[in-house]
Amino acid sequence: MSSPLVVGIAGGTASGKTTVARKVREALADCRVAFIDQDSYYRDLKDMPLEDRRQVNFDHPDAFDTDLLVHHLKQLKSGQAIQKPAYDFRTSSRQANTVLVEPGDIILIEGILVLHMKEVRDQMDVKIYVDADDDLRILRRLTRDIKDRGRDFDHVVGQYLRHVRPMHMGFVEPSKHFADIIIPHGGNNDIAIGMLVGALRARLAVSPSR
Ligand SMILES: Nc1ncnc2c1ncn2[C@@H]1O[C@H](COP(=O)(O)OP(=O)(O)O)[C@@H](O)[C@H]1O
Ligand SMILES: Nc1ccn([C@@H]2O[C@H](COP(=O)(O)O)[C@@H](O)[C@H]2O)c(=O)n1
Repeated sequence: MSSPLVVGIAGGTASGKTTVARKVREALADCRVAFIDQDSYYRDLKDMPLEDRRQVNFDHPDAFDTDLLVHHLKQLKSGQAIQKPAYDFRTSSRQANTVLVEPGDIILIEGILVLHMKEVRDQMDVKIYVDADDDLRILRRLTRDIKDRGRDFDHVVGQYLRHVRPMHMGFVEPSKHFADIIIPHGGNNDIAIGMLVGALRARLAVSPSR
């Protein structure tokens, strides 16, 4: 039996990675797709005072528990289910519950730094980078973080200038060079997403035992 096809989806914050991953999953509803998001593997900061958590650089590779992420990826590749951590952006800590992820014929892994991290990248068969203009990304992030992640305007702007933008330029954007496919216009690009889905189906068809 051949191992699952691992598809990495990277890109800047609010570029549309989650949207692309969701559309790929929907288009492959007849296949077994396992999905993991790098955001779920942020380190648990529950022992740090809440005010200090707000100052952490969440865009640096060290913010993630990458050992656990790679361990889970390898478990899924070997056909074992995992219990994925659940992350709470409002408190920057892990929730008490975990989420069962069953193994699949395709493993989708999505996150800002999944192409930057060699140990994660080396597990991938197909590498995608989702691109979107910076002005659109910051506007979407501002809206999302205030609406869904419990932040206020000043915090989003301060964090963006202090951490998000420099780490994007230092780690995320350069990781585009590892991509096999760059999807412009983020999650809106149904033509590119359709082509990706077609290519994944073709890869599965040549290995029917997946
Ligand atoms: N094409 C789009 N137009 C408007 N809003 C969008 C678009 N794509 C994504 N969004 C919104 O932007 C935010 C980030 O999108 P998401 O797909 O979660 O990006 P990422 O996973 O890269 O952070 C979400 O709130 C989403 O609803
Ligand atoms: N406690 C946290 C953890 C992460 N972030 C930000 O999330 C961004 C990555 O998630 P996307 O869905 O936007 O890809 C990243 O840029 C971190 O700054 C946070 O604000 N708080």
